[in-house]
Amino acid sequence: MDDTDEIFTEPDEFLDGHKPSASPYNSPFRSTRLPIQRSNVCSRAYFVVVMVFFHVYILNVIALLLYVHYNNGPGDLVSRDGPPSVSVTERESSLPHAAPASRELHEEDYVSSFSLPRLEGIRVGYVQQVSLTPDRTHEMKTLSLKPLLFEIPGFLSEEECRVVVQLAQLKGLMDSQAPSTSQGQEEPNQPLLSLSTEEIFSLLDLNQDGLLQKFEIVSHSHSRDGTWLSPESLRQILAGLEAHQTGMLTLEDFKRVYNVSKSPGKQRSGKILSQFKQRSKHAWLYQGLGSHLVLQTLRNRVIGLTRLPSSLVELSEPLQVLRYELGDFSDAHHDSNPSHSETTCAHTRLAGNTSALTEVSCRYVTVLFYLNSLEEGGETTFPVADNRTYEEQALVQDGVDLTDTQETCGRGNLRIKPTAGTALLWYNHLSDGRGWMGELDEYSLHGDCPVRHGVKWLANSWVNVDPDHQMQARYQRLVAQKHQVKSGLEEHYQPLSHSDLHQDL
Ligand SMILES: O=C(O)CCC(=O)C(=O)O
Ligand SMILES: [Fe+2]
Repeated sequence: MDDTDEIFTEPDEFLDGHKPSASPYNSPFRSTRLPIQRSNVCSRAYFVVVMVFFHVYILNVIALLLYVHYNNGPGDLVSRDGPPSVSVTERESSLPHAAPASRELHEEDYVSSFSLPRLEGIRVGYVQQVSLTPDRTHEMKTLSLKPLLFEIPGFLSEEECRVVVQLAQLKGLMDSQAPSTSQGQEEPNQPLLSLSTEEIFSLLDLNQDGLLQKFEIVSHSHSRDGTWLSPESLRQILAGLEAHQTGMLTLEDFKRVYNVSKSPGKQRSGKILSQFKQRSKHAWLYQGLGSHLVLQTLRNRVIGLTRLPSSLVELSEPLQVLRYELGDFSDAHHDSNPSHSETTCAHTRLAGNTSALTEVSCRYVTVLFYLNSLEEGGETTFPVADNRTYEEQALVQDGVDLTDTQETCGRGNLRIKPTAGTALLWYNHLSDGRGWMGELDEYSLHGDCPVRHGVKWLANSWVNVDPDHQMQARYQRLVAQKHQVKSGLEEHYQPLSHSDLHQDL
């Protein structure tokens, strides 16, 4: 008797109580097969269970590896939701040996499925720890939820502040808006613009069809460069437009609705003055490869802070450094614009056939750095932060215009005193609910109170995003192709000049 017999005949005998007969249905082999089948079922089930566990385990390991890769890899466009405890230690230490930008502009960077992670404010006053530099962690405090606004003290060291100011001085600062007088002095309240009614009509008529539609007026009311109409004037025009059956105004209608000679900005000449005022000087500092290490470091720190894909931040506007002298200020404005069918983002214009469209700034996030501290004045004001509601018309009430920071800075909901090295981060747009940039957040209205003592230095780092997700992808693909062509032709890597990518700012 072999081992098999020994094992399988005995239970059979035990079950049946007799030796098996030789019938074909009860063959000598039957009694030995049945236990074999039972044993097979058990071992197969066991095998299946083990295999299932094994596969689940392998899948978990793969998922974990992918998660780690996409959370730490540079330039990824995968959502990175969660607490912003991103360490940029590696990025900072590897900067001197940074690979060409084309490395970061690889295929993954323009896959169609990007999404934009958004920091969480939790509640006003909430403080979260963020790891941005190798030597310390930073505290990020929520200042408001509408707009979503954070303050990060010590974002820049004193030395970094000094370097940025000096680089701007070296580059040379330009007047931001107001022209200088012949003595090189800017006159307070100097008109920035003087326009006739016909000129205003034509400027408002974005698509130049000889008719004014609501979207055209609303778009002008938001544009920083176009806020030469006071909220009062806008209300007047909108009311006239809404009263019109067609919902549109011809020039003749417009003249009846909007009378320049009675407008608040009227001059003796009967022409309107610019309502938007800003007095400051600025310089643009390129932050890409070949730029000062401090500038590259700051850009990487912005990537770490915002948790946005590095490719987006790298293809955004350069750093804008601003200098406000005694009495200088900036009226309340939005840094970005609402988008509609007639607008196109300035930063992606290369990617589309958009000659007929109006170019606007599309700035998803503003990261503002204070480069010095101020004793008095120069606060950044968010006049309607965390208001229960927002209405453009409510900004001007009882003779108080909340956008006029020269007059009403003290009345705003939130004012932030400039402290050297502190950064502010806020979202100019809401989320579209699908992980991309949505509508302009009206509550992001902000301005600068007049400087009362000394000089104020600050820098703006804007992250440009096109609300048209496909357009952003096309733009990034185009830039990546340009890089490839360049690196193929040239022996040594040459950074793509900023003017190739952005409008002349
Ligand atoms: O000066 C400030 O505090 C704000 C500046 C600002 O809003 C801007 O430059 O866009
Ligand atoms: Fe601004």
